[in-house]
Amino acid sequence: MDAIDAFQDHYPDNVAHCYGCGSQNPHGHQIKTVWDGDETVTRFTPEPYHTSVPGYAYGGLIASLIDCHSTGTAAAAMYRQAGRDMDSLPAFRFVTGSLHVDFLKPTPLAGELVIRGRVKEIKGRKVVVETTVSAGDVTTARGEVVAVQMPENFG
Ligand SMILES: CCCCCCCCCCCCCC(=O)SCCNC(=O)CCNC(=O)[C@H](O)C(C)(C)COP(=O)(O)OP(=O)(O)OC[C@H]1O[C@@H](n2cnc3c(N)ncnc32)[C@H](O)[C@@H]1OP(=O)(O)O
Repeated sequence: MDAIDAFQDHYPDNVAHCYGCGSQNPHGHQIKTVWDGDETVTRFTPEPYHTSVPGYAYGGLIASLIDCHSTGTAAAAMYRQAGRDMDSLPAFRFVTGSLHVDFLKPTPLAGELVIRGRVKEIKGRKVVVETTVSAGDVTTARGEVVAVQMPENFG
């Protein structure tokens, strides 16, 4: 695949170890998210070991894709609203305050999933993101994430 300039490529190395989105985690999903107009999109192809019921994807995988797609979307939306480049300082880094997932249909383990996000609200340090997961033309899951700007004293 050609190199893409994904949101996650702008996370500094010291916060790039997240299992879902960190480029520095060799065991993780290493998702890559980009703008598509006012929406954001991540493309991810599950592996056979992501199985729940044979032939279908594990719900925890779906939830983690929605989670990290949405926190990345939150960060990118804040930079876009401020008219700032994603490498500029001070950094907007988001963690998950709340993750809600509705599993609408079984998600097949056969090919690429398309994860799409839309910003529902930006208020102060909080961004609410609605995200869907689709296999072909079937939407198999829908999520809502409340992403909150990471406090200085996180932990
Ligand atoms: C993995 C970590 C590395 C980080 C790297 C970063 C870059 C990579 C990204 C990787 C990330 C990958 C993803 C991961 O895996 S991130 C890992 C999983 N998440 C966490 O560990 C987060 C743990 N929680 C906290 O640190 C705090 O509770 C946070 C920071 C979330 C909020 O505590 P804080 O004291 O700072 O916030 P506030 O009270 O001033 O509230 C502010 C606003 O937010 C609203 N709100 C708050 N909580 C909730 C909730 N549960 N539901 C609904 N809304 C909530 C609140 O109502 C208010 O809105 P409003 O009332 O004004 O409208």
